[in-house]
Amino acid sequence: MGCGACKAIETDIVEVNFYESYKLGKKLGQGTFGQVRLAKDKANGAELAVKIVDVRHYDEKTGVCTGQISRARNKATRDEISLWKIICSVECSHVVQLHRAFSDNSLYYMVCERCKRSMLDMTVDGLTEADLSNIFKQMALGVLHAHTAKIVHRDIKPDNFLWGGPGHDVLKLCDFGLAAAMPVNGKLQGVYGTAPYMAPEMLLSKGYDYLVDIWSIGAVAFLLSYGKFPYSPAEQTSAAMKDAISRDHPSLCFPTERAERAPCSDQLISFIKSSLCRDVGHRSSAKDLLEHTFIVNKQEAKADGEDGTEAAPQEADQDGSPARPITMHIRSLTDKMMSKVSRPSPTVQNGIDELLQKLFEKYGGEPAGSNMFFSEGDEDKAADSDVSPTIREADNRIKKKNSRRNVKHTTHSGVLSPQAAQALNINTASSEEDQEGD
Ligand SMILES: Nc1ncnc2c1ncn2[C@@H]1O[C@H](COP(=O)(O)OP(=O)(O)OP(=O)(O)O)[C@@H](O)[C@H]1O
Repeated sequence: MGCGACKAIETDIVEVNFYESYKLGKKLGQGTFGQVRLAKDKANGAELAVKIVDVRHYDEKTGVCTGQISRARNKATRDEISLWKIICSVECSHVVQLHRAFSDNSLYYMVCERCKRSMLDMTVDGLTEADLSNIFKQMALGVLHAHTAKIVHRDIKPDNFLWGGPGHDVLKLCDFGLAAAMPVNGKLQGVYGTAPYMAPEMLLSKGYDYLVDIWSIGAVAFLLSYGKFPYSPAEQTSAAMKDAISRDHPSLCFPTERAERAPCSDQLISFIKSSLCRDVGHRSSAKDLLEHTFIVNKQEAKADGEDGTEAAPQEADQDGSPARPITMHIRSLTDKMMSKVSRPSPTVQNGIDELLQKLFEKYGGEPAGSNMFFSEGDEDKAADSDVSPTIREADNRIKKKNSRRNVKHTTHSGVLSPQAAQALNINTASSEEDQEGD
């Protein structure tokens, strides 16, 4: 099963086979039940990305694909597409644009705008407050766009913002897999997302709305500013984190110094406090965040060529060792908090690769054994010669890091090779409950 021609999942999106219109390229990233690959539009050569989600059921114990369709994942994927489509019905440069979607019963294909790096890969050490203000502004713009479409994202975290656009300097919101439409009456229920960024009202089963996304923006702002999560329970597990957020224990406090020992302005502290506000009635909206003095003043100062902020000093630690690069520290914190079920499973990835190869041979018009995955090759190098030294520096860092991690096909972080996943003893079983994404 699973080798039928791709049908349009929404009649107004597309009517033809995915392989008729696109050529599949190298892997850019992977998720729990899917992967993201380069895709080339055969009509005009445009380079895009395609998010492929496997909706087949994998046996929990053996990890073997049973060939059945997981009804829960099938529904969740259809919901993701329809909400993403609603969000993209009005264009916004701070949201990854969905172009078309296909389904062949086993796999869904979401053809979208291609981005370059994830947020943390581009976030270099020694950020000034103007840099932080720029990042938070772009995050708030993406989230405001979703909220204007009456959709709550529910999984705001650094991994779900990608740098894209012609200069790779526009931050774009992606992954609407846990998003929900806000009901006309009443509140949303249920626990979704990733523990360190979850809002207290969600965990306390009080019913919640758009403001859970604002809390999560605050948690990201806290992480980038201070180099730690707002709540840091002794045990760094998802359960301990949820417990600390629910009980406000150990309670939330706002340091006056940023990570790397740079001073933290009152405006920055006020910005973080206005989003990480436990009292929902006093928490800012996305629009309020965009009007906050930390966003407005820092951006105005930057436009005037006097961003008024200092680069964070690279001081030595008390024992004389060099300060630990803050982004490396943040990445290791976020990796630790990734629960086992949300890590990419090698079994699922192999299952998808095998099926893609079969489909390529059947519909791509190529003989068996041909290499289906094109890569950017020199095209990308040429494009990269236009980018700034900071971006090139970030790329080199990512390549180095990936070669250490044995990641062959990506310049994005948060991606584990099958070998790395096995080394970490990752559960390859999959279950219907995986939909929570926590
Ligand atoms: N449009 C894109 N352009 C380039 N790379 C992308 C794009 N979208 C996603 N990626 C890469 O693929 C990875 C997985 O994407 P995404 O988070 O959407 O998948 P997912 O299956 O929903 O993941 P998860 O199961 O972890 O939620 C991202 O972390 C990113 O590195």
